[in-house]
Amino acid sequence: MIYTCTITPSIDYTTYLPKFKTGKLNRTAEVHYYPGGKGINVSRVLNRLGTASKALGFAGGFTGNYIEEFLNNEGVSTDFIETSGITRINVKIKSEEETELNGPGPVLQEEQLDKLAQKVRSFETGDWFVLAGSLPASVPPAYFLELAAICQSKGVRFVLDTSGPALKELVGAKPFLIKPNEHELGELFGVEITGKQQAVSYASKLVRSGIENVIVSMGGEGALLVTANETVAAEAPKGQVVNTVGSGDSLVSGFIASYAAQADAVKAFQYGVACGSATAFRSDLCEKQDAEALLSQVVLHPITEEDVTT
Ligand SMILES: Nc1ncnc2c1ncn2[C@@H]1O[C@H](COP(=O)(O)OP(=O)(O)O)[C@@H](O)[C@H]1O
Ligand SMILES: O=P(O)(O)OC[C@H]1O[C@](O)(COP(=O)(O)O)[C@@H](O)[C@@H]1O
Repeated sequence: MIYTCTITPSIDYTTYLPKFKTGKLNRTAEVHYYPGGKGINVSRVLNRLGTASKALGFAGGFTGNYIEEFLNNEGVSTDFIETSGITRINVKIKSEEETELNGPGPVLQEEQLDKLAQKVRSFETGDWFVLAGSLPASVPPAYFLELAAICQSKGVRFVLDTSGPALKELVGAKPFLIKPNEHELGELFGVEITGKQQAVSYASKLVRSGIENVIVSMGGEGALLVTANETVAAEAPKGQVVNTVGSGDSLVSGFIASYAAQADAVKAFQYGVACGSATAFRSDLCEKQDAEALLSQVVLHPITEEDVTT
């Protein structure tokens, strides 16, 4: 089974308006209330790709109920631990630019964290654990390192898609896959990444440290895959961008769905990039047919060591 885990879910209140003026009253005609948070998006896309998963994490209040109901109606199986606080609402304003306002994560009690650890202990060899999204600073990194260690000891593939200090702490757990975007990769090393060659050289450092697959996503510029055997750049398909929220999560989903079926990292990467772009070209997350229609436009370019050192 593929388990996704969203410690900090959200409802993504997504609104479209031609011009957004800060400090003024803006009236909008189109709003959507999508369940969000990175692990939840991964589960939603996996479901659309025909791959079963179970969404774990913490949810509470009327927003938590909405998220659970929405996911179940879509056919996504959930097993959230209830919080007393209300799950956050993240605001996504789609205008000439994309503006996002993400709320804080939940305050979690020790017994709630124990419940999640208990679920992780019940995983079986061959399962996946996708820990995605922001991790509250109030939960010590040692807790997540322990979850990663449980996965490792059981032969469960650990996928990590987070940012900031949590990413720094958890890369040491040698996940099977991480997918920072170029800013998150730069943040991890305390540098600003300004091009593909630089991104490859930092991603290679992570692979040398023991991470099996490092994907660096670069929005409309595509993405890079670095493994111990291969380094590949993918061009992103061109199209009319509608809403890029969830594109990174869709890339992760496409990779996992394909890798779980064929165990081929390069093919999985290509499929993932197609899913990421298919999501960028629509309001909600991609459907399987959107991604498959774009697959041939995801052109791959192998990168050699010389390309990086010159
Ligand atoms: N403007 C765009 N045009 C085409 N594809 C895009 C665009 N923005 C994102 N994507 C696709 O989604 C993937 C992930 O996007 P990115 O913005 O890098 O992730 P994140 O949302 O995690 O920051 C990219 O690798 C690409 O395939
Ligand atoms: O947990 P964070 O870092 O605040 O991010 C949560 C947000 O990220 C998303 O999961 C989208 O992520 P990506 O655009 O990186 O794929 C939204 O649904 C959600 O509002």
